[in-house]
Amino acid sequence: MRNPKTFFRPLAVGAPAPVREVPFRPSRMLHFFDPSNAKMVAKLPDLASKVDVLLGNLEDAVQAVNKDAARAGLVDVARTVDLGGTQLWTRINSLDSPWALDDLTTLVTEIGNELDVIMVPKVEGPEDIHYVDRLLAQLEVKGGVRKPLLVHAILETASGVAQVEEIALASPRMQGISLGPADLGADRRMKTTRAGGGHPWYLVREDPVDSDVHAPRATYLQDVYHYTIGRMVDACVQAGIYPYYGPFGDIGDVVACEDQFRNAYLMGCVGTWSLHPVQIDIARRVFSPDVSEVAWARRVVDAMGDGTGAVMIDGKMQDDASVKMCRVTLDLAAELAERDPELKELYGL
Ligand SMILES: CC(C)(COP(=O)(O)OP(=O)(O)OC[C@H]1O[C@@H](n2cnc3c(N)ncnc32)[C@H](O)[C@@H]1OP(=O)(O)O)[C@@H](O)C(=O)NCCC(=O)NCCSC(=O)C[C@](C)(O)C(=O)O
Ligand SMILES: [Mg+2]
Repeated sequence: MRNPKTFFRPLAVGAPAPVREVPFRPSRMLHFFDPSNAKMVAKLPDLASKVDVLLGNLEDAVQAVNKDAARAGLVDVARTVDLGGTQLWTRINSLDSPWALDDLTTLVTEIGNELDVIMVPKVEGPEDIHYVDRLLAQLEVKGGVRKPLLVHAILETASGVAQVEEIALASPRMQGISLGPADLGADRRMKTTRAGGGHPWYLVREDPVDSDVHAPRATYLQDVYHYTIGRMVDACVQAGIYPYYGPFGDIGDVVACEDQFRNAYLMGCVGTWSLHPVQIDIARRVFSPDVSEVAWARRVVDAMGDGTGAVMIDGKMQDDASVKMCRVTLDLAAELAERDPELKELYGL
């Protein structure tokens, strides 16, 4: 564990000073694209105006023969495509792969000033973040990078989940953590073949009437990743960084995708991944506070004056804690309205 007294010291002479607070920037959807796929790249100028983050994916879903092309393609995108104010992130290959070192070396030295966040997959523990942390500092010096690159971990190993709190606190570069349900499922030997979402067999059943266990009975679906998401949210919040859902692989099931995203939003996640253009609007809708919630939150805050005491509004008790909850919604609405003029108008800001 790093000494708290030197935690914010750059890890290489001449590297930019690490941030003391990770700024909140709207990142409702991290939109994945394969930089070696010309069709996807051609859509980026248009997508840039619709998403908060474009993420050039170099890892899984990019064929092994295309790894070099994807890396070179991302350099090209960063240099030539006008993304406006949209953030550019990348997901590098896993640290045990033959490509990770070249990914980091090339990206940081060539486009380190254009990249915002580097997502590291299959993080096993804080030691993986420490390795990336030092290497990034060295590469930032070499590449003349002016602002420190931030790091985002994917929670997709049992070891990573068991050490999620240490991962979240491993470096001032830590920006956030996403759930990686497919690799996590495989690593844990869970018996599901779905990339994210629920499972129809993971359920509880109501008690039988008159001991007739074979009569039809209501069943209630549970979420196989609920525990992991809850733990990830707490780990992130205690570290001052941001939790995200992850992929929803059933692209055609836009309804279940919306449910899954909303559960994550309600549990505290600030965004999710979009793997296909059809998921972009779902993420925007879900991770932007509902207009009626914003109006209600404003009513409560207005009625509570200095924020202390208790009042009754529409039969519901409000006190100091409810004001805090309402402020979470109002603060998020204000932060998103800065980026999204449509929301600004809807929220009346
Ligand atoms: C699923 C796929 C193959 C369907 O791709 P498709 O071409 O078959 O679909 P389509 O419906 O026919 O596509 C319609 C149009 O949209 C385009 N398109 C389609 N997707 C995108 C995109 N993302 N960005 C920009 N454009 C896109 C596509 O090129 C096409 O363009 P066209 O109309 O001109 O022909 C495709 O959407 C895709 O490759 N998406 C990204 C997949 C990906 O990145 N997966 C990795 C993240 S999940 C993960 O890694 C797991 C995790 C966390 O690690 C763990 O749980 O362990
Ligand atoms: Mg994975």
